[in-house]
Amino acid sequence: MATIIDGKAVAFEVVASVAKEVATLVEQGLQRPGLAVVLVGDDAASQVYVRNKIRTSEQAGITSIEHRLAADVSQQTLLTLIDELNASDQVNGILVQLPLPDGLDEKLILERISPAKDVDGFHPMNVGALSSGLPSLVPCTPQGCLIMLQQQLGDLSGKHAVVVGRSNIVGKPMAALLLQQSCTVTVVHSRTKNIEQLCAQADILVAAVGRPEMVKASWLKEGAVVIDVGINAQEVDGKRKLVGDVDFADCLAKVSAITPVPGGVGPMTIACLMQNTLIAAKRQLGFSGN
Ligand SMILES: Nc1nc2c(c(=O)[nH]1)N[C@@H](CN(C=O)c1ccc(C(=O)N[C@@H](CCC(=O)O)C(=O)O)cc1)CN2
Repeated sequence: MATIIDGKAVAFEVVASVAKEVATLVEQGLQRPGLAVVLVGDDAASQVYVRNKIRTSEQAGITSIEHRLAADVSQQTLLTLIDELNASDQVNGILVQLPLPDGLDEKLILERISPAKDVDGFHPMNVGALSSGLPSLVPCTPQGCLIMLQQQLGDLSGKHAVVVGRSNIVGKPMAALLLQQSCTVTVVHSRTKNIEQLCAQADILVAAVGRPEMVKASWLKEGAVVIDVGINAQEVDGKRKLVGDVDFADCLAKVSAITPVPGGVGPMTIACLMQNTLIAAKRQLGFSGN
């Protein structure tokens, strides 16, 4: 019988452990960690994610500072806000919710965030540090996937992991993290010729392509552990339904463990944002290590 990995429950544990450490910092008279959340425009899904980030910050004891800007805000106004947040003693972590509206240069904006406060781990300095195995702030979604994989499998060394997708936010950092854990890593993408045969070699399969139910049972090795990062909204009988990049019903009988959508990777993304905010705050306070 396959295990359905309960991302909500794991996320709850992660947030509880962050909350405990934050409480200890505050008891010691140190400043409560602060997270600045910047939302530009009115994308409906982004509004939900930002609301959840602010609610989870409260649960973790982290002060959140929300900045909502109109979709037609100028690039300069947004860059000036980031400069102010970089300079603020009250702010330990900064995130700019993606995607940004058309007309804003995402690369330029993400590069303006101080690497020390880049709790999304998207700044090139953090990307470089991760791929070199140096201390860094690690992107939240792949970090969440790694925590669930380690809980499920323990030591990942020697496992063959196939990452489906090569985005900067998930695919590439996921591959770097798995390599750090001594996995044999294959990254497949839209131009890969024999995706199904490569996936069939995977002990671990992480799907992050944004294509509804693309991965089928016939692609999988018996007993694989499958992490589904996809969140694709569909309309079924007039109701909004979320499906992943993995055909969950088809794959369930073949896998040893699998994450559901919703309730798998999504909650872990937000929990790891709390973890990163705590790590950033502690480093700014002069603590060494994590
Ligand atoms: N600055 C960032 N922007 C974006 C990131 C990111 O990590 N940093 N990731 C995604 C969106 N995202 C977080 O921002 C995110 C997506 C989904 C979930 C989640 O909990 N999903 C639920 C379902 C929620 C629903 O009903 O829609 C689930 O899977 O159970 C959390 C965070 C892109 N942008």
